[in-house]
Amino acid sequence: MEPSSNPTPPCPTPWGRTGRSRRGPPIPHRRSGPLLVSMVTGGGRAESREAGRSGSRRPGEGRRAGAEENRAGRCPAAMPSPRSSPSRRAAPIPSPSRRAAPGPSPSCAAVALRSLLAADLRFSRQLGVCAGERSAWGSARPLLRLLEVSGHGVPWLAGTLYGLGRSESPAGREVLLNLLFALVLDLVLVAVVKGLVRRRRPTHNKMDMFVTISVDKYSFPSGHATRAAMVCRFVLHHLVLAIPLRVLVVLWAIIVGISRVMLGRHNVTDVAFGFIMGYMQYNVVKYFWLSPLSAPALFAVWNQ
Ligand SMILES: CC(C)=CCC/C(C)=C/COP(=O)(O)O
Repeated sequence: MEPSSNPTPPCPTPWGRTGRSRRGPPIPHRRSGPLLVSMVTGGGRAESREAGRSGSRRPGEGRRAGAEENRAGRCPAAMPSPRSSPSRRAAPIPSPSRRAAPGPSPSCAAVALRSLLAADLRFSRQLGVCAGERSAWGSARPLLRLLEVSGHGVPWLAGTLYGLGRSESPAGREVLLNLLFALVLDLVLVAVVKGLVRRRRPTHNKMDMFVTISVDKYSFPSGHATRAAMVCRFVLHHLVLAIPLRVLVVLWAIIVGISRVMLGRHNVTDVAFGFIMGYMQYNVVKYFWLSPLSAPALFAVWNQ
């Protein structure tokens, strides 16, 4: 706990304000854990700031936002040096009614993360040009929705199961069985992370997605991005393809990711993290590769 009389000056906030709340008593707040989670989930300052900018801030929110900035703004990097300006040195010790609310002050990393997320929300909104039929690029929406289906779990699972049923070569069956494992693993891991982080989808998203499960109301990470990255690596490793086709596979994965933001389904960070997560998921698949040697029982059943 930080002593409440500590006159540590505020760290400049990402919005160029010092964030010291001038009016009103400090407002009790959650501790830094939930505060960080609310930053990641988009439910904190970044969104209240957007609300303020669009003129929808409710009475009292300004003061609340100021208090939040106050908490977020202080960090050791902003400690006054002995050569600080006289006006800083002469700063009065806050009276009890103007003291900051007690509690741990977020680190500079938290302030940096918060400003990254604020920029993410702003940038993602700008890129959401196909979020609705009446958006700037609304006429391209049907095409992007087609791309959405191409990276969806249902066609990939259905296609893999169909291939497994039809495959007659043991090598083909092995690859397809591992692809099935990879797709299921991806669904489980994405559901776990979405359920833990619970970041809401962008407010401009129209929830008209093809087949979703309950956690798909959350946006972090993008399941399409994880799947696209993982499938891309899988295909490049296990299918013998001509160079133009390999390039096409990589382009498909990248475009699926970008289309998530353009459709307004995701913020940029959801997709960026999704790509990283999908890329790493392939390492897990490689590590636990199912083969007649590592999983003889499974293959014995299959070969009967
Ligand atoms: C129901 C099945 C089998 C998969 C759900 C696939 C899905 C809807 C993922 C969500 O993707 P984003 O997180 O990119 O929106």
